[in-house]
Amino acid sequence: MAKRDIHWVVRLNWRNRSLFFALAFVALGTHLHARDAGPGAWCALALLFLAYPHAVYWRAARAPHPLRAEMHNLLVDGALLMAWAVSWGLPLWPSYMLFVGLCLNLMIFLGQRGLLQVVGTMSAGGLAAALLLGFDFQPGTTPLTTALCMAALTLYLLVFARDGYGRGVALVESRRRMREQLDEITRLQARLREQTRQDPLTGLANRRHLDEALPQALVDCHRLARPLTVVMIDIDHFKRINDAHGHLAGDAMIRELARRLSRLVEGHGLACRYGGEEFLLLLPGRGIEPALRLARDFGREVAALDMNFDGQRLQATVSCGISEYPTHASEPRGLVRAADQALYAAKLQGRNRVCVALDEAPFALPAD
Ligand SMILES: Nc1nc2c(ncn2[C@@H]2O[C@H](COP(=O)(O)OP(=O)(O)OP(=O)(O)O)[C@@H](O)[C@H]2O)c(=O)[nH]1
Repeated sequence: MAKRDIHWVVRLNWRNRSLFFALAFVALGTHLHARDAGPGAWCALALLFLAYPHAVYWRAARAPHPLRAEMHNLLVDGALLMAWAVSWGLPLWPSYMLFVGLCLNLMIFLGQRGLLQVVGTMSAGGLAAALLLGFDFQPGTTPLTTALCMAALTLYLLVFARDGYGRGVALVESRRRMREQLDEITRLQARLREQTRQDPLTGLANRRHLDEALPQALVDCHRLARPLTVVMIDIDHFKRINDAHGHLAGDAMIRELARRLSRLVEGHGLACRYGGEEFLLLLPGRGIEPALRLARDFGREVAALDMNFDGQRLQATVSCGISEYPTHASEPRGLVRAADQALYAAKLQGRNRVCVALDEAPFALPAD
C-alpha cells in the first residue's frame, strides 16, 4: 500500500509513536541498566518500544476502518505502557513521561472522552500487571534516567507543538484560499446575473431586466404619486438597411442608436433593447410632455445621423410611441401595449414621428 493512501492520522501517529517510543527506549534502558535487568526484561523493552509501534501501524493501515483502528491502538498503548511501568514498580519519572505522552495523544484526537478512556485503559493495564506480576513500589530513578525522561518528554511535546503550529498555519492559508474562491464565485455569479439581464449586442437592459424593472418602477411611482412614461422606439424600414448594407451594418446601426439612447436617459431612466430593432425607454417621474420632447429630440438626432460603416453611409429614422402611467394604464402590460399601439400609429401615419397613446385612438405628433 502506497504511503499516501494511508490515513493521515495513522501516518502521523506512526511517526510520533515511533519517535516517542524510541526516546522512551533509551531513557527506560538506562533504568533497566541501573536495576541490572535480565535478558527477558530487555527483550520485553525492545519488543514494546521498538517493534510494537510498527506492528500497530501495519495493523491500522490495513484495517477496514483505519482511523477507528488507530484510536484503538492509542488505548492499547495506554494499557501496555502502564503495565510496563507497574511491573517496574512505577518509577516516578518514566511513569510520568508515559502518562503525559499518552494523555496528550488521546486528548488531541478524542478530546475529554479520549482522556477518560485512556486513563481507564492505563488503570486496567496497570492493575492487570500488578495482579499478574505483583507490585513493589519503587519510584526512584537515577539522575541520568530522570534527565533522559525529561528530555524525551520535552522533545515529544515540542514535536506536537510544531505539528499544531504547522496545521494552524495551513488552516489559516486554506481559509484564505477558500474566502478568495468564494469571493470569485460571488463575483462570477453577479456577472452572470448581470449578463442574463443584458442584451449582448448593445449592452442595454434586455426584456428580462425590463420585466423586473417596470413593475418596480410602477410601484415606486404609485407610492410617490408621480407619473411614469414608456417610450417605444422602432427603426424605420430597418430591413432595407440590412438588405442594402448587410447584417453587420444593421448591427452597427442598432449599437449606435443604443449608445445614444443610453446616454439620453442616463441617470433618470432605463433604456432597453425590446426586440430586434426595437427599443423601450422607461422614464419614471416624467410625464408626457418631457417624454415627448425627449423622443422628438432623439428622432431628430437619428434623422441627422450620417453613419459610416466600412465606407458605406448609413442613415435611418425612427418612429416612437409614448404611453403614460396613470393616464393610459396602471399595470405594466397595459402600459407597454398602449405605447406599442402608439408606435403602430406612428408607423401608419408615415414613420419618422412620435405618437402618444390616447384612451381610444392614438394620435400622431410629427417629429419636427
Ligand atoms: N442586423 C440586424 N438585423 C436585425 C436584428 N434583429 C432583427 N433584425 C432585422 O430587423 C428587420 C425588421 O424588419 P421588419 O420587422 O419587417 O421591420 P422594418 O423593416 O424595420 O420596417 P418597419 O418596422 O415597418 O418600419 C428584419 O429584417 C430582421 O432580420 C439584429 O439584431 N441585427
